[in-house]
Amino acid sequence: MSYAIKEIFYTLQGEGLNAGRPAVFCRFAGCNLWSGREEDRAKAVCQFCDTDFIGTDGEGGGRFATAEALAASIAQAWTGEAGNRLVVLTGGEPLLQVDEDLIAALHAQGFEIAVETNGTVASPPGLDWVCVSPKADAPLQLTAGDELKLVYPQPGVDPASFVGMAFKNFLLQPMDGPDRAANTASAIAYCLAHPRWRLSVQTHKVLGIP
Ligand SMILES: C[S@@+](CC[C@H](N)C(=O)[O-])C[C@H]1O[C@@H](n2cnc3c(N)ncnc32)[C@H](O)[C@@H]1O
Ligand SMILES: Nc1nc2[nH]cc(C(=O)O)c2c(=O)[nH]1
Ligand code: SF4
Ligand SMILES: [Mg+2]
Repeated sequence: MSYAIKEIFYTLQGEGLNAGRPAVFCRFAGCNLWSGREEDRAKAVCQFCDTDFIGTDGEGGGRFATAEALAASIAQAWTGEAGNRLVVLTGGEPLLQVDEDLIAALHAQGFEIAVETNGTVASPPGLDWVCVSPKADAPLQLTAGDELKLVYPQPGVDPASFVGMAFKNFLLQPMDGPDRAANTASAIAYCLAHPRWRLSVQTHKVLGIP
């Protein structure tokens, strides 16, 4: 298996339960719910994406022929001291490419492995933290994990429809875009009324870090 990677960078996890934790982000190219081209956005299954995941031209991006080569590049991006290494596999949709070879190679480099996924693709065994972010009109294959992080609001999606699933944590993340302020107010109100849910702020956008 080879891997197409948009970019690799070291920053703080901005979202979810692990917000604030240093991590190398590995952004996989490509997604099954949108081509990534603006002209296709209106007809995509997922229309609110905030990310450029096309191609392999970003910082540290490229095509990696082996799991070991990709894991070595991810390890090289870790500029902190030894220990507590975390990699966040994101995209695009990482589970189109992540396999057991890559998981083994990253563990051999001393990383805990987190994944950000839309939940429509089965996951290989061995991931240490699974964050599923469901999209309206995209049926879930993954109905268990460490956190369910629902972008809110999404037309036709009721958060209550997920609380029977086997996730350890349930978070609402305000949809960024022209209505971010109103969406944040709605998400706060929903959490206050339904305390099973907590708020996930995209802190990296506030902090001005990648
Ligand atoms: C770019 S996605 C990549 C991983 C995977 N494809 C997914 O959707 O979970 C990373 C995270 O950003 C979230 N996200 C994307 N666009 C967003 C937006 N406009 N506002 C808030 N969160 C957004 C996704 O729901 C997901 O939790
Ligand atoms: N700092 C930071 N945290 C993040 N958490 C999830 C991200 C993503 O794009 O998947 C992301 C990102 O792009 N940057
Ligand atoms: S599923 Fe994730 S990467 Fe794909 S378009 Fe939606 S938010 Fe973006
Ligand atoms: Mg992002």
